[in-house]
Amino acid sequence: MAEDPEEGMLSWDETVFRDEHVFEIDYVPEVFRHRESQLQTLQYALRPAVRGNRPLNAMVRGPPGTGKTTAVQKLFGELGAQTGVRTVRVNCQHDSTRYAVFSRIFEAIFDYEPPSSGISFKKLFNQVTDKLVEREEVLVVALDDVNYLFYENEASDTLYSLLRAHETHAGAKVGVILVSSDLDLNVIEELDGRVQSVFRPEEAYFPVYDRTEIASILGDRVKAGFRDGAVSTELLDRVSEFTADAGDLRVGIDLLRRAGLHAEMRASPVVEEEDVDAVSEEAKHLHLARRLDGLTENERALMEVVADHDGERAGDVYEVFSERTDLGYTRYTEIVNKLDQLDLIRAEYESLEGRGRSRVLSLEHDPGAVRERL
Ligand SMILES: Nc1ncnc2c1ncn2[C@@H]1O[C@H](COP(=O)(O)OP(=O)(O)OP(=O)(O)O)[C@@H](O)[C@H]1O
Repeated sequence: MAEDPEEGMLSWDETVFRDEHVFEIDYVPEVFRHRESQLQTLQYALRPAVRGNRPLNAMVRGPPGTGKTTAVQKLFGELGAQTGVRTVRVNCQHDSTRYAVFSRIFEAIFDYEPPSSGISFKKLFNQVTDKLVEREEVLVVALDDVNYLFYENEASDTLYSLLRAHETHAGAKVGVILVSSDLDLNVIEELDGRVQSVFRPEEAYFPVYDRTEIASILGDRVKAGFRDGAVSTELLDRVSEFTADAGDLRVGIDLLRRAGLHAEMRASPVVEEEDVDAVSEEAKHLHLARRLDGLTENERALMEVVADHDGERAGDVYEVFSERTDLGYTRYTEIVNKLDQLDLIRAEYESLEGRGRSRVLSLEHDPGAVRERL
């Protein structure tokens, strides 16, 4: 008897997923394992807010994909349910100036954006703080990816305004949680003395998950996201190993989703090793893609120029860059430093024959992989 070629295949409305949303970036997992001590530290810092007092400030550090944002989202979810506490999480990769941070806070408090005609920072600040005092609300602000405020030289001013709000507005109660994934950045040391003197945070460190922890977390995700039997234990082990090598849980979650989509494309009701292999290259470059995504037009332009002039002197690269953007050398150097801090490029002094010492710019990633994602 001839085999039915369609047997075991998926029709259009069939899927390997039970709930694909489980693999999206904005999904907050129901079960949040292996972070008990970190959550405790943060709860301790925030507890005074529930009683209507100013909370302690906190500092959350750890490599990418270790659950820092999720911890804040979980706690804010609980705190936000309490009357009298206003929580705001600002993604500093997108809002990387003091003005932008306060615009987000304004929006959270008033439920609409500040006037687009633009008002002065002072007005914005006064409206926010007046409202807090009037409503007797405690404000807790999480500056997520705060490293971006440092790259833009905005960190000290932003923190100064937040931490000293009560000096200009008696009764204002503001607490701050800083979240940084740049372990090379010494946050406290980089702040101005005037901010350091008022910023003594509780610290919570988020280390990378080991392989067993990764397997248990991804196991939860598979259960919630895939249909029964679509992902075998062996396949999950393989994905966990790959994720542990990358050190970032996000890579594993992304890999599961892509592999699921790939299985569907083959019309297979089961995700197989070949699906994982086919998509692992893309998942590996997840970090790179995320970092490139957050760059401004000029920063992208410089990435393109460095990709074309990999390993050349900073002065020579500037010649090409300035033709494309009209930016001056000072701004150029600032962008070079930011891309260097983001580990997108390396800017190192080298002795060049007959030319003394000079900075040389090279890409941290494969130029082809960079160009594809710009
Ligand atoms: N313990 C955990 N249990 C379940 N899911 C987790 C856990 N930790 C992290 N995740 C998931 O891993 C992904 C990355 O987590 P998260 O965004 O919280 O990391 P992060 O440390 O803030 O990363 P980054 O520094 O890059 O912003 C998210 O999809 C999150 O849901």
